[in-house]
Amino acid sequence: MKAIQDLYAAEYAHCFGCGPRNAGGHHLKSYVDGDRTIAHFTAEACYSGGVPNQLYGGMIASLLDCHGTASAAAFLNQQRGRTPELGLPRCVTASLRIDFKRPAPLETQLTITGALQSIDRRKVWVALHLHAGEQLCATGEMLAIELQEPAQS
Ligand SMILES: CCCCCCCCCCCC(=O)SCCNC(=O)CCNC(=O)[C@H](O)C(C)(C)COP(=O)(O)OP(=O)(O)OC[C@H]1O[C@@H](n2cnc3c(N)ncnc32)[C@H](O)[C@@H]1OP(=O)(O)O
Repeated sequence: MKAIQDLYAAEYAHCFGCGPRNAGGHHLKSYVDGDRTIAHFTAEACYSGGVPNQLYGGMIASLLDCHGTASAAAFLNQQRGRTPELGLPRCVTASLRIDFKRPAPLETQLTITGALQSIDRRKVWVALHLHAGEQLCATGEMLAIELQEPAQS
């Protein structure tokens, strides 16, 4: 199965967190998994938050950011009855609230999931969770907005 990010058009594929065309980026891959979305990521030791074996919060935000916008694009497509292979809406983060519940470990596989909360035209609200094994480390609430096509001149 292709990752949602692997279906982004070339001009939208350079995101630092998840763009397949960004050679120096993190290449997060998000997948549709039934009625939710899922991604896995293992952070290298250099992404320390300063406390031993504690992941930097900015990296957690990055993971939720990229997984959330990918999820929003997939959920919009599902609502419209389209398959991703026909193209994805272009969604960006308008707001992202994060609660850091427990330290997320380094060099350990993390699981990020997304669930649709609601859709109102271009606005998509996504609930996000980041786990290390059974441990819930962070939750997020995202409002993603579908970019409008540029006006034709
Ligand atoms: C192929 C896939 C590729 C996808 C490629 C994606 C790559 C991955 C991206 C990773 C995620 C990122 O880091 S993205 C980068 C970080 N995000 C950004 O830079 C976004 C910067 N902001 C913007 O560009 C803009 O504010 C937009 C596009 C989000 C919205 O601007 P707009 O298009 O002019 O729309 P606007 O009229 O302002 O707002 C539309 C509706 O949303 C509401 N709204 C707007 N912002 C907010 C907000 N913060 N909180 C609440 N509500 C808001 C408005 O009230 C309005 O509601 P109503 O009146 O309609 O009810």
